[in-house]
Amino acid sequence: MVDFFTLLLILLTVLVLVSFVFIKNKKKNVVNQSIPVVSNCYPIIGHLLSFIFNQSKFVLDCRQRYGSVFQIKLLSKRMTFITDPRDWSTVYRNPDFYLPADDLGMKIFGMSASHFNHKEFHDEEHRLYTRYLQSNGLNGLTQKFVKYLRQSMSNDKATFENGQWKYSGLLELSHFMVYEASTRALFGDIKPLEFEKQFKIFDKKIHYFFAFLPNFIYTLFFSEALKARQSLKKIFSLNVHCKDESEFIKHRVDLIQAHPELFSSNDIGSSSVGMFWASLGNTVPATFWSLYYILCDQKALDDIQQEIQLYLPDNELWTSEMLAKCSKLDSAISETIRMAASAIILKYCRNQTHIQLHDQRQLTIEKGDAISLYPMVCHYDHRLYPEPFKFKYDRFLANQQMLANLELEQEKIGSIGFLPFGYGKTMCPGKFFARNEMKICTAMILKYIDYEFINLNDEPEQSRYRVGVGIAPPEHDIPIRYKYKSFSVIDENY
Ligand code: HEM
Repeated sequence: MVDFFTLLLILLTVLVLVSFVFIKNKKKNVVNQSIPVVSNCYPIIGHLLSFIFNQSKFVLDCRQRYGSVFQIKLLSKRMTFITDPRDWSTVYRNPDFYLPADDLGMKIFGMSASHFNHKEFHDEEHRLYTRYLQSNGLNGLTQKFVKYLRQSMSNDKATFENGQWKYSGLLELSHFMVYEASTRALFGDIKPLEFEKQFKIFDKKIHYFFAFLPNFIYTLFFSEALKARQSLKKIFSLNVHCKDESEFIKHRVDLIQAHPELFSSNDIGSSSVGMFWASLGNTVPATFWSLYYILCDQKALDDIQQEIQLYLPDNELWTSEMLAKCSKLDSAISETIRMAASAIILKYCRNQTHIQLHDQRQLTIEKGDAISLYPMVCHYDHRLYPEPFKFKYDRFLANQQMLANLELEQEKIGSIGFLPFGYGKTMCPGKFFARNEMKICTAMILKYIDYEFINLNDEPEQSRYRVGVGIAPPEHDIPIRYKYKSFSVIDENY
């Protein structure tokens, strides 16, 4: 209700204040004959209302009416949707399309812009991603996550009377399991519980920051979120290096500090807040959806129970290899992500460029225009995923082969038909860690927690406002009650 009201206020203000932008940009509004333009475009705001209120419905409707490519207008910006996976590699190969990292970093995390176009820095940062968020680096992080999660659970268990149930929500439980353990695994002894409230306030409004609204809107309507972001920035600026931080964070901060010509002291805190949010903002809701789908599916539960008893021992810190052996759990996680992922894969066009689509159509994208690939459309395409609205935990069991063999109208498209984490150079570097976290939380619940859903008929919907950011949380939490079985705390000296 508050969101709706806030939004109305925003839109009224926007209406008045951006009219001058409209007049200024009138000359630039060249209509591209090759791209169908979505109708019902309002003056000045364009399709902003339909887009913000129910993005996925709007995009799916447009696809049905206009085909796989169509254009909308958001304030003064044109955005072309390219929704057929057969056209995506053409986009990724075209150097004229780039991730608007400047706008994202500045708008969402309050960074200054000086370093975004610095290619050498970004190449070095991507080498760190590969070294520390995959292979050995990933294993260390995964084991720390297991260790800290067990500690959090043990502390939580101590607050229960013997045999007593605790009433909670599935989203709340997912947040509890991921937030502290993940933050400690990455950032070390930074005491995440002391700034949990600020994270929640900022995270709750983050989709407005992704909407790239004019700055005064944030100052006017989102002062609480701005204050929370400022407070997080201060905490991360004062705790640049913490005891027991991960190799990944250590080397990333060192790299930033080695470039004072690119990063102000303000940017060090902001960029850590960026990494902090990136590591949690999608992983918490993703964990919610995996728990929701798996715990509600008796066959999945039985099968996954068997393999976690076999491969995940009680008294060891689970490794990536152990988790990889749980192939049914792995498939259930992929299936959850297929159903829940809704990121807009956004690119800007730096020069006017032409692309040829798989059906031989030629598109001209103008300089400054935005394009979006919207993989969610493809994740729900019944030609790729039969019965797409049904959770089939074993759909990805043959995993790599299944993805490698994806076909659309007898044309092999392979794994580009599954794009929840993006693709190519800008692909999410945390995807392996996120998947491990989701598996660990599921396994911990199945092994050590008794749970009951309070209302078995409660079927959650994805939060409409948050769709487009990555993985949206549910519109409302699902009430549950839980209590612990006995479990051991792992050797503190690890
Ligand atoms: C299920 C959980 C997650 C989802 C769905 C997700 C999704 C995404 C998506 C869609 C992108 C943008 C890709 C593009 O534009 O091509 C992205 C980028 C990114 N993600 Fe994730 N992510 C998740 C978890 C994580 C975790 C756990 C971390 C860190 C440990 C992380 C760190 C990042 C970073 C640093 C980027 C920016 C990459 C760059 O510099 O180009 N993510 N993520």
